[in-house]
Amino acid sequence: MAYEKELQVAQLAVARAAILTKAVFHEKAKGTVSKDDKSPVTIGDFGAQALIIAAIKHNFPSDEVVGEEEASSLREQKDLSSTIWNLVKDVKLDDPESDALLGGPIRSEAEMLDIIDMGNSAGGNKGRIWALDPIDGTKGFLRGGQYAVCLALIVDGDVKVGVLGCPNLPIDDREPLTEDMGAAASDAEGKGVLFSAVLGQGATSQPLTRRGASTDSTGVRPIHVSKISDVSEAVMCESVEPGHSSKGDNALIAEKLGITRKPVQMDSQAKYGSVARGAGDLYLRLPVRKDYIEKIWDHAAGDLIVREAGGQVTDVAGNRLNFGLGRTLTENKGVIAAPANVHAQVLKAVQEVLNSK
Ligand SMILES: Nc1ncnc2c1ncn2[C@@H]1O[C@H](COP(=O)(O)OS(=O)(=O)O)[C@@H](OP(=O)(O)O)[C@H]1O
Ligand SMILES: [Mg+2]
Repeated sequence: MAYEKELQVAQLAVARAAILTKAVFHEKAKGTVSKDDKSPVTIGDFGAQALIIAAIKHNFPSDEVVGEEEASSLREQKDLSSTIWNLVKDVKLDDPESDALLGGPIRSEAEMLDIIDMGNSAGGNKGRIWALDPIDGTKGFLRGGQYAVCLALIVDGDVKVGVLGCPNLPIDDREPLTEDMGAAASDAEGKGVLFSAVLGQGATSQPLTRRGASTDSTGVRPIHVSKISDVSEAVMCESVEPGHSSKGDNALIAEKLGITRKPVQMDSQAKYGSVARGAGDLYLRLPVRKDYIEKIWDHAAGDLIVREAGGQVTDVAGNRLNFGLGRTLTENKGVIAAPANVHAQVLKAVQEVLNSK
């Protein structure tokens, strides 16, 4: 099957990076990482980016990476850099065979910094380019709520493989979303899901942990968007941060569509995963600031996973997201993800609300 190895590498790399992010969160909880509230994000972001790029470059040396982070600031903060290195050097998957597939450990702190800087591709519509968000939903991560480790392979401008590791979402696809989904999630059993898709091959979910190249594939389930026919019954997912997506517009659109349920707020591409598995029905992200341009790493994996699960993803003009224009989605404003059968109806309501402003 096409992109089999890419999918396997992406899944294992995301799973390994998610282990690091969880370790950082637990260190933070113990107070050993830093008293500075922001540093757990920095540590997790840089560490996860290093681990994932190392795995990509080991398996596909000539591929490029568009990564959210670059290491120049880190090179000047020796203490932070060595804290990250101390975590990164010890992170392993349960299964040695899978670790070996990812290329074994990074050899030194200096090499780690160089690897982080390999995420500097300009993007574009030629060749093989991975889009990486090591910790998407940084605010959710800090809170112990929803965040995602996101990786997608874009070939000649088209997303071919997408993987989302969501450590704080329930494993069970049928578990309904709750209003406090975005608040601190317990780290209890039953949490941590990996969403994956390959273009033309459908979308799946599986537990994020206890998996490896040598284990069988039990736990891998095909996922589908909800079978909603009456859009007034929809559960809408939206950002937590009011600055990232317009809550006021969402409320007006919901009213127009007759939706009475309160929206579920959660950070990160966990929203795309939730729509893809039918736990939520719609994801609306309407621009707050006209000048904000969305980043490809915030959408590439989620876009493919929702589409392969039977959904449609467009901007507010009804156009597909264009991942072939560089590091940002320069031609798109806003995002509407919905089951294919109701997408046009939702888009119409979105446009009516935006045009009436
Ligand atoms: N002004 C504005 N408008 C839209 N989007 C923005 C804006 N500013 C930032 N970002 C990006 O939003 C990413 C997080 O989006 P979420 O939907 O997860 O956010 S949240 O629930 O609103 O926090 C977030 O990703 P992370 O930085 O990885 O968390 C940013 O890339
Ligand atoms: Mg992000």
